[in-house]
Amino acid sequence: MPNWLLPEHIADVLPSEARKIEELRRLMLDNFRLYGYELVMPPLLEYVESLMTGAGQDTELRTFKLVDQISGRMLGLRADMTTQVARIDAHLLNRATVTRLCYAGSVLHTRPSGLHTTREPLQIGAEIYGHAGLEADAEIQELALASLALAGFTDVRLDLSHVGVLRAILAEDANAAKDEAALYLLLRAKDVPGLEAQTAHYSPLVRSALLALPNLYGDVDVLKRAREVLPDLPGIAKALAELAALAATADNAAIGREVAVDLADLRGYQYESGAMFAIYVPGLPNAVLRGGRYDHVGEAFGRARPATGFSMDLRELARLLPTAERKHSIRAPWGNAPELKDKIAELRKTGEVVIQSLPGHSNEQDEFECDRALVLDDSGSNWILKNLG
Ligand SMILES: N[C@@H](Cc1c[nH]c[nH+]1)C(=O)O
Repeated sequence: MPNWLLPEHIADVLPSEARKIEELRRLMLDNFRLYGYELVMPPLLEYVESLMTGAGQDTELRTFKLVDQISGRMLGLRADMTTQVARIDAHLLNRATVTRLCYAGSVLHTRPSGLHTTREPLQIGAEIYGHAGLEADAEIQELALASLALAGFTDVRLDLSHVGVLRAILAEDANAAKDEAALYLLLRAKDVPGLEAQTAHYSPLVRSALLALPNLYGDVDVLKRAREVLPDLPGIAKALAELAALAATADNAAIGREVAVDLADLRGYQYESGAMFAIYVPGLPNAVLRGGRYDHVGEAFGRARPATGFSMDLRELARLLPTAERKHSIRAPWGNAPELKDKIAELRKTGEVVIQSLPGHSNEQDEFECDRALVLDDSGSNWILKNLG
């Protein structure tokens, strides 16, 4: 086996793709800043216990582990930056008021989440800490949609869900509560036969509610149907009311945005505590962006803070965008003459790409198309631009 082979689901990013990803990253971080989100950069590597704090079983399974040669302790490579940012809010910033934070960086997954998915997503996201009301969730959803729109994705579907529904159902039956992890998996796979088998010994009320969840998806009218078929529990009523309010805020038919509800969509890292959402774009079965409320993660770090946010993978997003057009650029000869150097510097200052041909080479570039050349005029003393036909 050649020793330069990369592991499965790990890849180099080549010039034009890398450029697309980087442009998206800048666009989005600049936009987050316009909403007042401050950039943080958590480390790639932490003690494994700290990475697992407040996170669910999914995170545990997804985290690569290695031994620290300095402390002898187990380290983990981050699989999700959200809990790291929650730690920063809870401990390092220690602010009593609202804090808005954003981030962008590579995360690593032990296994890919889909057939063609990378194990090294470039995660970008934004989080609000310190506000328990739905206004924060609405702002996060608006920012998520605006970020995708900026990247060129306007034809999107926003799916809403709420962990409060499942939690309220499970609280009615101790046996069901014990099986929470297994139920999560069955629900997110919409595995009805599996659910039927799993719920056979639960109380009839809990069993019928759990079996109803996989069918509760569709447009916003699902909320009405959910009120009819789910048990009349305060936790469920509260969750459905929150979803109705968020759906009303997000609904904007004028820009072609579709809002849907899927009460069994509980994918994620299992730290969510309230309303959750996922955004889908045409041509991709998996959500391109996920988010939601996770009020208990800060608590696990010793400081309870309401929290809500979203994140997405820039590599996946960039893959969906058309290849960027090649940038027009200028070819210049090699040389140290001050007039040539000055002319090149002057052009670069105006944003032009100027590529000096090294002696004996022609340029082969993926990203740049040299449509002009810097040449000496007839007098032999002035550098001028000549169009290349
Ligand atoms: N980090 C979560 C999404 C999220 C961000 N903030 C809250 N939830 C994910 O990747 O699924």
